[in-house]
Amino acid sequence: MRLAGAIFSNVTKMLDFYSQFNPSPLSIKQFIDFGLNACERKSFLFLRKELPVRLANIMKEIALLPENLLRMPSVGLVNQWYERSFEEIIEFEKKEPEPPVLSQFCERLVMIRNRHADVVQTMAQGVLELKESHEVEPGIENSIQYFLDRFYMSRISIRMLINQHTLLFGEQLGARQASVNGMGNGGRHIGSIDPACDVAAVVRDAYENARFLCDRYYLASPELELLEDGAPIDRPMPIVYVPSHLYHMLFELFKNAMRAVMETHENCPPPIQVNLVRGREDVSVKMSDKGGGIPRSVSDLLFKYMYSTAPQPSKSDSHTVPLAGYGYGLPISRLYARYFHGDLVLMSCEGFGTDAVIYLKALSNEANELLPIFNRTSSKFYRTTP
Ligand SMILES: O=C(O)CCCOc1c(F)cc(-c2c(C(=O)NCc3ccc(C(=O)O)cc3)noc2-c2cc(Cl)c(O)cc2O)cc1F
Repeated sequence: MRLAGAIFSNVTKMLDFYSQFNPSPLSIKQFIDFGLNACERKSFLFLRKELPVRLANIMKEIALLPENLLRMPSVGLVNQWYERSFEEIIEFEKKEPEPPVLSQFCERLVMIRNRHADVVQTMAQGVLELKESHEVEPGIENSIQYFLDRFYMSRISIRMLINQHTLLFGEQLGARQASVNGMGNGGRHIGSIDPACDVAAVVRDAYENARFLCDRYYLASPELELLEDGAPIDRPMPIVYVPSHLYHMLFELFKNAMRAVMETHENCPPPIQVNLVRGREDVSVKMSDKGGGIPRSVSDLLFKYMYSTAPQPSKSDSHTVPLAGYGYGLPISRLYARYFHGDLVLMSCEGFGTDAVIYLKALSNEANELLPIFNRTSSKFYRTTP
């Protein structure tokens, strides 16, 4: 057999092997407990199996995609990135967990993370190519929605594992001692997790950044009213969470709320209210605006990848780009909320305004990763969707 053929069949065999295993979900508590006395060797031994398992599971689903989506050039490109990254990680399968191999592994993870940086936009481009090819069969929208939710959730989980390992053991300036003696970031982050993440501070941060864009585009912006249990907040609200995930969700919701408010109020825009509530099970972050709201038929569409895939507004003059513009911001923000068993829900009252609620798990041992698992059921979904 020619070398290329041999390599191909070997990768296929390895894909079949690793896709037999189910991904192993970790809880935020497990990430924290491991990170408090982190051992690079144990992390390496776990990841050199778990990363190929998670990659293989989602690659099997990519292979099941409707033919005409799989044929799109951008989807082919993403597939190549996944195949390449899968091959690069299984090279470590038989290597001894000694220092030179450990640092090579870390470098390899950084390369893989960089290779996959534009996967979201590239897949969106693939959906656009499909829409423009006019080969969208009925029912394909459901398959695409089902697949992309699982595909982007898988990607969030793989990047979480890579970030934890490279932040705890990577060679970034000061990273090593930062994780050992708790220096950097006020001495408490465990990789990308902050055991005392102040929700109020992240809300203010996301608000200020969205407000900057709003002021630049509308020359005005709504005020923020930040409450806890309905009363003005006067203390932090610490939770164990990944600040960058929480920020991503809040920034997206603030952009949408500001756009609705500014589009319906020439002057004196009503404030956006954010109410934080810590229950026994849930921490709830409710963002309420008086931006006129949307009909139920439209609010469902906002989470649809096919609906929100449209040619990007010209980025020529950034001042002309609308505040929110057909990104995948909302569906991906909901995936970040669901990733650790939370949720993001929209409740709009057409003619008045919109409430958006981010639910987070109050207890870190209940904040388990929610991982897509490739199995007969999911594969059936692709064949029999009406
Ligand atoms: O950039 C992205 O990825 C997201 C792009 C998304 O862009 C949107 C956007 F920012 C805001 C709105 C919007 C409107 C609106 O626009 N109301 C006016 C209209 C009334 C009727 C109809 C209709 O019948 O079709 C349409 C709009 N009202 O409330 C919201 C609203 C939406 C969300 Cl998700 C939120 O968290 C807060 C909100 O206040 C709609 C968007 F679509």
